[in-house]
Amino acid sequence: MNSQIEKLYEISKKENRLIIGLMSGTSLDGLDIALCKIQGSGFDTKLEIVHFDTLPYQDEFRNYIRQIFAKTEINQQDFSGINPYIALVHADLIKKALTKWQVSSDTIDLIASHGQTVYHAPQSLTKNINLPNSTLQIGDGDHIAVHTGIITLSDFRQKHIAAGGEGAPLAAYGDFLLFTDVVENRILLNIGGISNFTFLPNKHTELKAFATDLGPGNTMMNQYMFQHFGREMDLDAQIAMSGSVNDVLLEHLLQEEFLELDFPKTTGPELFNLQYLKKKQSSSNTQNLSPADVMATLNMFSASSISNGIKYLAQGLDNVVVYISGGGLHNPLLMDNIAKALPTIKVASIDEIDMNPDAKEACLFAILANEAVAGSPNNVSGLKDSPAVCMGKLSFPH
Ligand SMILES: Nc1ncnc2c1ncn2[C@@H]1O[C@H](COP(=O)(O)OP(=O)(O)OP(=O)(O)O)[C@@H](O)[C@H]1O
Ligand SMILES: CC(=O)N[C@H]1[C@@H]2OC[C@@H](O2)[C@@H](O)[C@@H]1O[C@H](C)C(=O)O
Repeated sequence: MNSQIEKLYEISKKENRLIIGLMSGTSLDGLDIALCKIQGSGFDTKLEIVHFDTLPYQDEFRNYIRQIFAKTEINQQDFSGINPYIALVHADLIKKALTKWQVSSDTIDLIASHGQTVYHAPQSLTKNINLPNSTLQIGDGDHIAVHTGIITLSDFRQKHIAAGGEGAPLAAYGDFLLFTDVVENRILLNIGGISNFTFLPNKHTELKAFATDLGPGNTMMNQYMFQHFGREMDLDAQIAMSGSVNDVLLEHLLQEEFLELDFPKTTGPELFNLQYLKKKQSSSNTQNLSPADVMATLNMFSASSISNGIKYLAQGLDNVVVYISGGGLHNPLLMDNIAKALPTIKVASIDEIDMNPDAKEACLFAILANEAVAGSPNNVSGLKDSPAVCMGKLSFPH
């Protein structure tokens, strides 16, 4: 037997696995690296975060990604090179993290690499029925495996699409296994570039768990901050807090077909971007707003699209608690706007149920890898609108 297959077989039989989960999101701040100790599989899964860090990207990295991210026209030669380039940067960051934590790479069982999303194209967005749903994450898994010496699973989203999904959100799988509760009807809201939630009905109802995107999270605010202030984000909402919401622009921003579609649905910065803002400013005749007022309005736009989705889901349900993760949790105005729009629903950080809000997405990919080697599609057959599959492609170091 190939020794790598034998090693994988041994890993699949272990009581505990050490898995590095990686997430590189749309905000391009850095690579989230979660070293997880995972016991069991399915509903018996127990996850402990042994170490977590976000290691920052350099400007060169950000610039390469910006050349291609969510763009319909790109330079193919550069694109071809950026795929292994990302993987090499990620492998280097993993090695740096292991050195910092004083952990030997020999002790790590698997890497679960999300890669960098460069384009998300469900048919609902492209309106092209001749081409299937598609999504593209790059940062080649073979390069990561060879350069770290660790068996790597990557490119998780393709199986989801092959089996009938849109390739996102995948959070449902890990959320379902880790956080389903006996009494609470939980909404696990993640506010990254795009906002999405997983609905986890309590174990006694007939309802089924599912996940969906909601609309913009931080992405439009970040893009506007970069264009008008040369900054990566509106740190602590300082700019948005100095402006006022323009109700006419807000109303126009909220007029979008995607926001009216039934759950589940997925989207990306391919739709929610500065061109979208420009179009809405022009239709609402609000081109002359100050940048601070635009930021206040964008902040409220994200909060409204999130709270509208939650209100729609929560109607008629008791004991609903929203647990928030992702960078949006650190934006005080966004949190305030969401809480004010949901006066009758308990809203808390996911910290309250023992998960680090910044590490959650990276951990969820570690769970997917764990299921791929030691679980079964049956473990996730209770999810609504998500195919019961194990995901991730395998790369051996040699
Ligand atoms: N102190 C802060 N003040 C305001 N916004 C913040 C703060 N800290 C983080 N954010 C926002 O959170 C973003 C990072 O969030 P996160 O890391 O969850 O996104 P991501 O992983 O890139 O996105 P995605 O989930 O879409 O892949 C930042 O770009 C910023 O917009
Ligand atoms: C295509 C893609 O990368 N989608 C991301 C993005 O970031 C948030 C939202 O849009 C979500 O659909 C997804 O990520 C999370 C981890 C998911 O799949 O659940």
